[in-house]
Amino acid sequence: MTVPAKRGKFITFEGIDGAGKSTHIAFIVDFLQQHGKTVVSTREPGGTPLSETLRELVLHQKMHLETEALLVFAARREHIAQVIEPALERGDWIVSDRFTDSSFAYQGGGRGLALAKLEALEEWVHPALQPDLTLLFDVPLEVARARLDATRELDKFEREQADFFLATRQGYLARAEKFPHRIIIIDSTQPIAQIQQRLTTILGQLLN
Ligand SMILES: Nc1ncnc2c1ncn2[C@@H]1O[C@H](COP(=O)(O)OP(=O)(O)O)[C@@H](O)[C@H]1O
Ligand SMILES: Cc1cn([C@H]2C[C@H](O)[C@@H](COP(=O)(O)OP(=O)(O)O)O2)c(=O)[nH]c1=O
Repeated sequence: MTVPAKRGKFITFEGIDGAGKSTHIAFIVDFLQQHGKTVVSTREPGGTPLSETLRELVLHQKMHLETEALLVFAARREHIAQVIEPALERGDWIVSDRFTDSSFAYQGGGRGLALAKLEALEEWVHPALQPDLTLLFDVPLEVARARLDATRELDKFEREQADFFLATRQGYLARAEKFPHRIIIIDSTQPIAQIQQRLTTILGQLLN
């Protein structure tokens, strides 16, 4: 008889655009692999062919706010079924660049969609699944903007105005206040090396 694998852990990265989360993902994946974990690195919206197609629509087309919310959750439903749940059941660890906290921050905080609607979608799409750990990379808006302008071509969200991102950041901080047991706020104005040192301490605790 085969013994079922110990369920893997689910880690999510969050923050406003330009906060610095992508910078740390490869580092974390590498750290976990060095500690013997099989890691699946993925992202939202996206992570499956269908969800990546939905991502293209969400990031580049204008649409009604509720359509946007429904599409990110549709992409998520597919992602959970095809990638996240199977990996966790195999005992693999998932590192996801964004998850449902992004919907609360962007569609809820930034765009102003009623949180009750997002809660209903969350309850529908993943009633029993939450990340084991969420790293929220937090920076003042000006810092994020300066970092973004220095790097890349901007998508639909990244071209939003300051008040959108102020509300998005507030949306994240409200989520962190509500779920302090899983969301850790990382001060992303610190130097990268210092942040990585903190990340290894936090991840070390999850490994034990
Ligand atoms: N702690 C930091 N200090 C200085 N620059 C940073 C820091 N973190 C990230 N950056 C830089 O900011 C830019 C945006 O970072 P990125 O990780 O792509 O942000 P995000 O994925 O959150 O949008 C990159 O050029 C990156 O090198
Ligand atoms: C997962 C998710 C993302 N988003 C937005 C936030 C980001 O601006 C965008 C995804 O971009 P992002 O993950 O920041 O990718 P990149 O670093 O390549 O720009 O999608 C939502 O609005 N709602 C969601 O539920």
